[in-house]
Amino acid sequence: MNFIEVKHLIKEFKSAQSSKRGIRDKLLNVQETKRAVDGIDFSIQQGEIVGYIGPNGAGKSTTIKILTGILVPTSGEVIVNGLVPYKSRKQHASNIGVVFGQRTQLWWELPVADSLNLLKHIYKVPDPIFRKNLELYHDILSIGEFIHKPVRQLSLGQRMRADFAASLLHNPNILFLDEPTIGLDIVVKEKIRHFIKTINEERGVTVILTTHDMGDIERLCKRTIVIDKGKKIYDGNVQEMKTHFGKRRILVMELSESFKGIEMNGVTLEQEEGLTVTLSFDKELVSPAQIIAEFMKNYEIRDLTIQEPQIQDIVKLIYEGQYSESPMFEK
Ligand SMILES: Nc1ncnc2c1ncn2[C@@H]1O[C@H](COP(=O)(O)OP(=O)(O)OP(=O)(O)O)[C@@H](O)[C@H]1O
Repeated sequence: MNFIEVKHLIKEFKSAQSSKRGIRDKLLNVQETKRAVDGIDFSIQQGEIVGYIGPNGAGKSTTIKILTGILVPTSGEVIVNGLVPYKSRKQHASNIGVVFGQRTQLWWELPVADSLNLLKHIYKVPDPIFRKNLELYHDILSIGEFIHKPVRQLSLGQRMRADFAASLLHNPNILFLDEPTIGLDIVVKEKIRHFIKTINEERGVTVILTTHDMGDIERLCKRTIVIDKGKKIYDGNVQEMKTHFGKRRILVMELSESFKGIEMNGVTLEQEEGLTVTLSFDKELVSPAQIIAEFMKNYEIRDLTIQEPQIQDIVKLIYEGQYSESPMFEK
């Protein structure tokens, strides 16, 4: 049996508040239905780290809320570690840890140490496990630097580190992360990524991560599930995703005069900034030499570089709908 199993998951929200509703609808109390998750299927094995990504409003947080038991699905099946999350909330809560980048689960007025002690009692964490975990948090998250400060006085980076410590205090075997590195500087981001990797490798914790930061995906995930408008559009290996789109290359040229446009098969203008032009091209259709030769008919080229696409460029292509030509992608 799969550790996490999601089958034809649907979540609809009914909203009475809509500026588009006319007087008739308001009088008859007609509600608008928004389908946030639209028939998603996936399964996840124990010990995986899966990136769950998609553009704004795609349905990521809604899925995570269903998996954690906060929301009840409209229809479909969800089983996490043998439990239906919304039916066995209490038992499920002892198996999972949750970190929402935008919210804290700590007590605002209390020092971090007191919050951790309270959680120890709530989750009935035995003393030796509590002490062992605090040591790990000292080592990797450096929580000792601020453990006696009230949560309201912490910087965002310190608060996030405290939230990670709190969410893992009871040794859950699944960790749900919703934008865990949002707004953090690169040093704290790296600390947190290192921590996620450590608890996955050393304790076998399964991690499901939503993020807009492709650095998180590259650093942590072998697999990503991409969703858009409530539907799954890609599920697979991050490396394969790169290879598939690897046939596209980026050509950046600095010209001696302003760019007047170019029409070439397989070539797309991505950006124009002053005299610098960024193009993407399909290397199976056109070679860089052909593009450069075409440009040299009209311009003097002062500088040029050819780049492999970065993962954020690939994800942008997927979000823009340029995924459909491959069988790897679901329509
Ligand atoms: N409680 C709610 N009531 C009504 N509509 C909702 C509710 N929660 C989410 N939605 C709608 O469902 C859709 C999916 O929202 P969701 O928060 O799951 O997206 P997301 O992929 O997490 O987006 P983001 O990256 O912006 O956080 C959006 O159109 C959102 O407005």
